[in-house]
Amino acid sequence: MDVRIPPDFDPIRADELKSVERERAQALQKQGKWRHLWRIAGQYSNISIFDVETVQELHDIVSTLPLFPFMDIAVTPLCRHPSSIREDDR
Ligand SMILES: O=C(O)C[C@H]1C=CC(=O)O1
Repeated sequence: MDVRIPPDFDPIRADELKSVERERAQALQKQGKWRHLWRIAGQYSNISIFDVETVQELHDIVSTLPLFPFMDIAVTPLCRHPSSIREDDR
């Protein structure tokens, strides 16, 4: 996810959106839906791993994120690697 807030966007509104985004991201992590959230060093971008049942569920999650209107999102489907030793990877 690359976040692209326009430079002329109201900074107070941007901070509000970031705050609500953080609450949502942390709630989804606690639910186990947002398994990993990593900052890409030097960029306002992240690499995330979601654990969802369907593509529709993923779409519903990301498209309702508060910062969604300002994000470019690329999705790469992943499945379990046969050599993985992590039993909870699926
Ligand atoms: O900061 C970001 O990468 C965008 C977004 C994803 C989680 C969150 O709290 O904000």
